[in-house]
Amino acid sequence: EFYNETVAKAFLQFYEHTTQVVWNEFMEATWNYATNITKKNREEMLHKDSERSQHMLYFGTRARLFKTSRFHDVAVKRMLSKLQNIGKAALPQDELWEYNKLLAYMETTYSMAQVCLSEGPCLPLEPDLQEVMATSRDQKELLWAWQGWRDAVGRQLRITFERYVQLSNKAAKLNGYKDMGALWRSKYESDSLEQDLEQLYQELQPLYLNLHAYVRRALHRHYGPELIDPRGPIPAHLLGNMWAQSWVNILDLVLPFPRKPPEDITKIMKSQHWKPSKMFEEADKFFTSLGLLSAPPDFWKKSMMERPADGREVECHASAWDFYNGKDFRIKKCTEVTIEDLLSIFHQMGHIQYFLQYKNLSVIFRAGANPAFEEAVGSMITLSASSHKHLLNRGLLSHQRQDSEEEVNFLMGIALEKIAFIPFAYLMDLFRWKVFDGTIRKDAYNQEWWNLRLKYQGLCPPVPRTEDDFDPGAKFHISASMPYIRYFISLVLQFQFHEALCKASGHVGPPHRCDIYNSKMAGKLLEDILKLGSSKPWPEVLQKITGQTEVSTKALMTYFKPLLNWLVTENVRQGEILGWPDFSCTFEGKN
Ligand SMILES: CC(=O)N[C@@H](CC(=O)O)C(=O)NC[C@H](CC1(C(=O)N[C@@H](Cc2ccc(O)cc2)C(=O)O)CCCC1)C(=O)O
Ligand SMILES: [Zn+2]
Repeated sequence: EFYNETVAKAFLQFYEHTTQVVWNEFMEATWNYATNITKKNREEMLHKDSERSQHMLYFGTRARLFKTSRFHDVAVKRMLSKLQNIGKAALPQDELWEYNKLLAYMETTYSMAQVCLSEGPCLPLEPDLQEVMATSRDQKELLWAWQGWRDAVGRQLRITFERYVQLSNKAAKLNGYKDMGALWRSKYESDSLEQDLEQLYQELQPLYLNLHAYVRRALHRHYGPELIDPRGPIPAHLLGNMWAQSWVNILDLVLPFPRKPPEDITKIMKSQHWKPSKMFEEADKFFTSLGLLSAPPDFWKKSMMERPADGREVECHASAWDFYNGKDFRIKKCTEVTIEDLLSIFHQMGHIQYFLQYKNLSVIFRAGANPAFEEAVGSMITLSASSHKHLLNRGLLSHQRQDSEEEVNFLMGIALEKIAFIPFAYLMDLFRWKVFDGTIRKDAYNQEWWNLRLKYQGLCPPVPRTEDDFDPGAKFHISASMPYIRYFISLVLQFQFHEALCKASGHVGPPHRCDIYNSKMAGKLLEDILKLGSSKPWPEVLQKITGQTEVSTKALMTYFKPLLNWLVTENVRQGEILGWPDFSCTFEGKN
């Protein structure tokens, strides 16, 4: 009866029924652990995970038995093929148990790590160490936080990570993939993914090289020639962020027109007594202004919007959760009242909106058209939310007009978030794909990591690194085994979406002045694709929203054109060298 489509449909119905309960209990147990890290909650989570895995194994192996080539219903064929991908559930019981324990160990080590001052308190990453990296202009203090974090996290994970790689690859092979990198890439349903990504990266290189050269000059002015070589890589602890993935916190050092500094929105939020709950309401209002759905009662009742004051150990890295019962959706975030956190809440609420829009689909289709779509929705809304027009309209800015110099300052702020991020978002999985496929051997993890950081980001470690270090592990997504290429693709996609929705909203003029707030037309366009979840191949979904079937950097380049013009002129005027021909990382005179 494995040729019989009716039997297949009954099989899928049975799957649908049993899955919601199993997945809901699994999410509940994982949430309980992430918001209250105790041994008991860890055991409960591991138990629920193995139940979920058994369920996936049962249905995944049976889904393989159906001969779908002659089936008529495309959705049935798509569901059966997705069901066959069971990831780590393919591992033998004992190895799955080991794998889940090491995943929990890596993520918990990251979440609980602190860096202790010689006398007195120990500082966690959020908000304390992030605060130091964002605000300190003393390179010794920056080095203390940068090195301390890597000693506290990366070094602890090195051995575990090696075993994680082995078991990940074994699981991937049991799913029919050559390694875990191949399994991760399969989510994009493309046999030219790596070439396409390299092409996107090449197109964006000129933007990054001009920004890098300009920022290097500004840091050279501030920190002096003994720290900054104007023809060399930039030391990684000076960019305002623990991983140098976003440079927005050093805007004050690099402002093109320093006599026209932007208003301090964080200060304005604090003076207006913003609270975390108000920040979530503000983001929710944006979505309802588009005619989209508001977060349901469970969201407001069950989310964790602040670090708990009762001393509980929690995982502070922000995340959005679907509890697969059509009514329970939450965000976990240790929110601080800052503009950076407000914008990241817009991003998170983008995930919630996707969950809400596809909640009536089969549970197999409750995901983004591809993982980059999930990331691009919230980031696209953030482009409108961070526009001068929107912030002025919401009372977070008071200067009515923005002259052309202030506009360049504004675009620099957005570029320090988005353009600086390009090479980091690209190399994160270039590294892991090479680790999974064996190109990067375990006795060279750290050296190879820094080779990529130099090649793509033009960064150097501020102090010498050895193979006792494991610097990639100091980044959440690597300790949490969360793929990252989705963010690189989302960087390009979010500008394509922004352009399409701005057009639908009737916006005329430069894209950086567009704010789709209140546009029901833009909302309708967005709703129609969110509702599809992962039920259709993503090029079809992309075409529905933008009219194109290809990811294209055109919209991003158009958005930053005024800034690129200014940067090129400025770099030529300064006689800047693009890139880092002096590629060696020097360390003398640092300590
Ligand atoms: C249950 C679960 O895991 N759910 C998933 C969502 C899902 O899969 O449904 C989820 O919530 N993932 C967490 C992650 C959180 C953040 C993040 O990690 N961002 C990246 C990259 C980046 C950088 C700049 C930027 O502007 C936007 C993104 C980083 O900070 O490096 C931190 C705040 C922002 C987004 C996220 O929301 O993507
Ligand atoms: Zn996200």
